Amino acid sequence: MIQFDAVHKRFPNGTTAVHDLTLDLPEGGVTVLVGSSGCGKTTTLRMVNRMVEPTSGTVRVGGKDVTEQDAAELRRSIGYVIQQAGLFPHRTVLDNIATVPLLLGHGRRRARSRAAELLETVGLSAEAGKRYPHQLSGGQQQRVGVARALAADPPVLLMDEPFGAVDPVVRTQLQDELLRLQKELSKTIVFVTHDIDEAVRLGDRIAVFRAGGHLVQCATPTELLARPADDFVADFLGAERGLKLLSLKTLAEVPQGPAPQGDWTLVLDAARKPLHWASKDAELPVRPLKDTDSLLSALNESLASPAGLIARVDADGVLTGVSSREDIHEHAGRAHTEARVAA
Ligand SMILES: Nc1ncnc2c1ncn2[C@@H]1O[C@H](COP(=O)(O)OP(=O)(O)OP(=O)(O)O)[C@@H](O)[C@H]1O
Repeated sequence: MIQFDAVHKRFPNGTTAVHDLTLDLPEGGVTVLVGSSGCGKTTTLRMVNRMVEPTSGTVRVGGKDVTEQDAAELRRSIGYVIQQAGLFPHRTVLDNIATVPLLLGHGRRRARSRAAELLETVGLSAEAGKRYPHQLSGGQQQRVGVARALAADPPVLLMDEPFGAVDPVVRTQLQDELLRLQKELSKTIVFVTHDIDEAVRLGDRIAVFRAGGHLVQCATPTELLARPADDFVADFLGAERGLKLLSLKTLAEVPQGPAPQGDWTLVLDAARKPLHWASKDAELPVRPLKDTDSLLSALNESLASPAGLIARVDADGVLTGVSSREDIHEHAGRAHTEARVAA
């Protein structure tokens, strides 16, 4: 869908921002560009919508060389979300979102009704649409930024550190929203971030850059974590790369059975939902897990659990069985080996 073919970008001051980049971004996937500050992520992104022109090489969107298309038209067909949302301060939220449909020649009524729909899509109330950007929180402004980028229903979405300026809790919410939206919309998304955890969470593929605009590795999150191409990538992924890999695997295949007799008993309510762990003289909280929870959560919970057991529940929160710390460990080890030897 988006192809970089031997793309080089050197700015007039002599800085090489992107060095001989050849990269193919598949349709309908999220590709995350990561790397330390100044390694050329934003420049790469901006060459897609011609905010920056390559010095040499070709960037194609949908098979067409972007330099052969009218820049303004191209930009209207590519959603763009930036860190500070980039909203127009003197227009209401609804009018901000309606901007692109209006530019595309949709009538005012249609543009505003589309904007109202999108407001709901990104989880904001109709009331928020009447406010001005400064009357919203940072997280809400980012949602508006996403809604505005989606307004023309572009097949491609460029997102440059869109959630960089919000606190970790809101950031996680916004990431969840994006994953939910992406399930419905299947856009081709290029997402820039500094944050490797965000990359692992959101990316179908992750492209790691190093200083001087060199692409070092582009792979699925599992491949990257299990088989980093070199020490630079391994260092970038951090010492906890093994645990991060477990965040991508689910608990589903870990065996479960009835709780064994021991010093600690799992206490259930009348509907067989876990309440807490109890021993002769103490009570400790339980955090039940579903099949869709990650092996990392399971490992965490098994360490916190007094009996070394995790409580497994179905979608309604009803107990289905327990799993032991040993079984979770074994599966975690196996997940690692499989990911590392996979072709
Ligand atoms: N207009 C410009 N003129 C000259 N140099 C530039 C220009 N824009 C970017 N650069 C330089 O090009 C290099 C790559 O910049 P870019 O913004 O693409 O990096 P980045 O990886 O997105 O960084 P960050 O994570 O800090 O946003 C940097 O050294 C930067 O200083």
